[in-house]
Parts: sequence; C-alpha cells; structure tokens
Amino acid sequence: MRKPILAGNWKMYKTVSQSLSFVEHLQGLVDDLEGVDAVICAPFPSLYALKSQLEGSSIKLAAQNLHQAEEGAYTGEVSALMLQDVGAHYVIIGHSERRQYFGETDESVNQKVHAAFKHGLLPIICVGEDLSQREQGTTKQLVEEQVRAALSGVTADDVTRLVIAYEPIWAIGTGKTATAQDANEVCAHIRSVVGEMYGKEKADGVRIQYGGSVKPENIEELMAQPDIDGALVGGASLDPGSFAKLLQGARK
Ligand SMILES: O=C[C@H](O)COP(=O)(O)O
Repeated sequence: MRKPILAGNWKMYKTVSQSLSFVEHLQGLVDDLEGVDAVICAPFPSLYALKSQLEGSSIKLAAQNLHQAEEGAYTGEVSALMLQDVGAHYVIIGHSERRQYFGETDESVNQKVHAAFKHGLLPIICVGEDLSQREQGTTKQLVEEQVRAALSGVTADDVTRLVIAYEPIWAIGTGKTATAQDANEVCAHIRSVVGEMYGKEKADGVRIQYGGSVKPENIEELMAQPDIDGALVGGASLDPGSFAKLLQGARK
C-alpha cells in the first residue's frame, strides 16, 4: 500500500514572512496528518525559517531545484548539501518550467537525481508532455523516455524512495486538468516502465503523483485512480485553507 503524498509547489511565490504565516495558519487548520505525506516546496529563502517552524511537525520541506555539482563556482546555484542543511527532505527535479525556461535536459535531470540521493534528499522527478505532443499521440513515448533517462543508474533500493510527478504541461496553471482516467493511464504507463527497469514489486512501491490544475474540487476523483498516489499542486497550494482541503482529499 503506497502512502499518498501531497506536495504544494509554491514556485516563485511567498516571502519568508508570508511562508511563516502560511504554515502558522495551516497548523491551525490541520491537526492530523495521518494517512498522507504533506510536503511544502518553498522558495530557497524560506526553507531555513520554515525548518524551525516545522520542528515536531510531520510536514516535510522540499526545494524546487538544485545544482548537480557538489560545490563550485556556479553563481546563483544551490547544492544538495546546502538544501539538506537547511531542512529540505525532498527536491523537485526537472519541473517543466525548469526544462522550458532554464534549459533543464534529461541528462541534467539524471545528474540532479544522483546529486540529491548522495546527500539524502528524495527526488520528486517531473515528467510530462506539451499540447502538441499530446495531439500527436506521443505522450507515452515521451514520458517513457523522460522516466528512463531520469532513472538511469538509480539503484533498486533508491527507486522506491523517489517520487515521480506526471504533469502534462498543457494542464499546468491553465485550469485544464487531464481527465482522471487519462492521468491514470499515463501514471500506469510510468509504473509499467519502472517495472520493466526494476521489476513489478519495486514498481508497485513507487509513488506517482499527478500535477496540473489540481484543486480541492478535483483531488478526490484523481486520488480514486489506482495508479495516482498524490498530487503536485501549484496555484491551489498557495492558500492554507485550500492546501488543508487538498490534504484531506488526498487521503485514500
Ligand atoms: O508543480 C506544480 C504544477 O506545475 C502544477 O501547477 P498548477 O497546480 O498551478 O497547475
């Protein structure tokens, strides 16, 4: 049985004080997180402050990116060790916005996955097609290539610790959600690819999220699908009331 995982990706929103106020408000709304892993993917400046505020809470922190190098002259970048040091537990890798605007490639995604594991961070690996790829019918092929590339060299022990987020690009921030059945079909395909690489037992242990215009109104329908184990939520994760409802809806 896979434990659902609901992650709020704040993207480039919220100052440190806004982040702290969000968590304070959320903690007043949610007192029981049994049955769901709650993750906040905050901007870099907020992570350290949130670490202290979340002391004793089961809410986990995630970063939204990392650099693959151990350290070095990479102005503006942040390493896995630095993120682990400020309390990150997970790190998003290969989000489509990073692939689109910052030149992230399947190769750099794979390097980042290895860098994350080396310092005890658990990757949330994002994959997904754009609208033209969906219309051309190449979604499964593309997602398969992304998954195979991202997991290259990852051990069978580590594979069950990471999370894969299927996010169709055309559904991100657009209000258009893939139907729950379509989303599940791609998530099931991702699981079968992991199965080909690592065996069915391992694949059955990997958590696969859906992302793209997830809201309190559609989370339960998505979570009812057998291969969807959680969600990576952008816009609807920015408000504590909405995030609390998403956490509630993510429990299976
Ligand atoms: O990381 C989250 C995704 O990009 C989804 O964003 P969204 O929920 O605003 O569509």
